[in-house]
Amino acid sequence: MNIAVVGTGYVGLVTGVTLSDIGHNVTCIDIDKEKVEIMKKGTSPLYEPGLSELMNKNIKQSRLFFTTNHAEGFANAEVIYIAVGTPENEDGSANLAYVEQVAKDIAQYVVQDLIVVTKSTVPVGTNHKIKTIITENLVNNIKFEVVSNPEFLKEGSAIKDSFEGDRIVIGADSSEASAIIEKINQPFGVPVFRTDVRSAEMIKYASNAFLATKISFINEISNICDRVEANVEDVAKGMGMDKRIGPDFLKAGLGYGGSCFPKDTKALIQIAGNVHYDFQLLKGVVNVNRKQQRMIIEKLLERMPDIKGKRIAVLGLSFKPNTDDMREAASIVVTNSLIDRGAEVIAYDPIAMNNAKKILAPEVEYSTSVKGAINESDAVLILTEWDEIKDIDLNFFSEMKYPLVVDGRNCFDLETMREHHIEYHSVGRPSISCQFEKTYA
Ligand SMILES: NC(=O)c1ccc[n+]([C@@H]2O[C@H](COP(=O)([O-])OP(=O)(O)OC[C@H]3O[C@@H](n4cnc5c(N)ncnc54)[C@H](O)[C@@H]3O)[C@@H](O)[C@H]2O)c1
Ligand SMILES: O=c1ccn([C@@H]2O[C@H](COP(=O)(O)OP(=O)(O)O[C@H]3O[C@H](CO)[C@@H](O)[C@H](O)[C@H]3O)[C@@H](O)[C@H]2O)c(=O)[nH]1
Repeated sequence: MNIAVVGTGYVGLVTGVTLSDIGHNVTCIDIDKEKVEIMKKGTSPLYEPGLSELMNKNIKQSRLFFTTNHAEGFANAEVIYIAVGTPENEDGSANLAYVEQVAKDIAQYVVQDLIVVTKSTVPVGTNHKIKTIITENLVNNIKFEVVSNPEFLKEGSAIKDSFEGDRIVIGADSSEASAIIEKINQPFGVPVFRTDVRSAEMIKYASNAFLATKISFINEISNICDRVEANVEDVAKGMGMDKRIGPDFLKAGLGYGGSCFPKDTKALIQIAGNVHYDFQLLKGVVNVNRKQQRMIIEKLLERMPDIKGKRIAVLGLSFKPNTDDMREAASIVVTNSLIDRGAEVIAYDPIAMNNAKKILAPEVEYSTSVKGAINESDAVLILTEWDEIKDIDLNFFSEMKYPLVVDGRNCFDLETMREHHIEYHSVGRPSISCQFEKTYA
């Protein structure tokens, strides 16, 4: 099939690269000239394990192309995927400006019958709106169908998720269009679930909201564990052994960040509100998450009530490991709060520091190594569970004047920290107290 993919963020680029890898001819279109130039050379503009290799392979085999020109990209397209952003409006609703612009671009430039597939996460009813926009603006006399095909990939494991996903959801009003999209995806070997357009749109929001609910739930349990001296990791393990609950997404920590859960939970609250339904449970999930990101500061202040002038090392800045994405990362809230309280912040991340520099407060200093960040710091905060941080030489902590580590991601074994004489506070697990009996005030 000849396919065009509009938008080359995570979703568009991974969609384009993987569709070309299973044998389709794919042209990826983006309005960002600089990005397109980089991609033409086979370089991924985002950090994603395995993506550059797969890009290069398919560029070399002349199955994958990049352009800024919609007319050129659409010239032979039998299917066009929409994969542009749907960011958050100020009121939490999804901003559909980019999607609507692509619908207008399609109406203007398509020259043959085709299927339009929406990969972007869009509120229920948007695909019908896309159909209306294209119909009202069509320049050439062609026939088209619109199909919803929400994306479920996770950043950091996007390629694996494409080839080993749990399901591909295809929502269509036309069974013919649905069958064509199923056939396109067949080589992935992932189970396909076919439904109507509105249900497919809802499946995406409901899935993200449910996963976010699991995370906020276990975070609430972890806060209770802290107070009753239970261990949330064992609690999650014991819960997850029940097949009805399942072990995934029960990792307590600093709450969820990233480009999807924060905006999609708020958008679903808006979608419900638009039909006069008060989604109380999801509002609770969002509020719990907001509080959870600040929990690490509270734990630090319990041991070090005055952090003014103190040097605090912050390890891990991206919203989760294996990505350089800083969108809605806990590090934004945490470093701002440290700086507001007059602390000096020395930060380290294996991959995300360039992106962090564009987003975090200018007062944040950066170290080129974990050791450099810890060196001479008064306390260490851990915000992202990168392997490099989990594998740290614990003597780096022991060598601090008073080794105080507050870990928002439970990176270390309690017994090992005790053996190394490190004062260690983590999430929903008993604290390892300080051998020096020191108060840091
Ligand atoms: N990031 C994820 O992990 C993920 C996973 C599943 C679903 N989603 C959803 O997929 C959508 C895309 O997310 P993302 O993070 O990949 O997006 P992004 O915002 O990172 O990138 C969007 C890209 O689209 C380009 N663009 C905007 N308007 C354009 C136009 N008219 N023509 C061509 N290009 C245009 C931008 O230049 C940008 O490169 C969102 O709706 C998101 O909610 C994202
Ligand atoms: O048990 C867990 C699992 C995740 N998280 C946090 O939740 C956030 C999101 O993590 P993850 O879901 O792995 O990353 P995303 O790349 O944002 O992927 C989510 O959002 C995408 C965009 O919609 C969906 O496609 C994916 O299915 C969905 O998992 C991160 O801050 C994680 O630290 C936890 O705190 N505990």
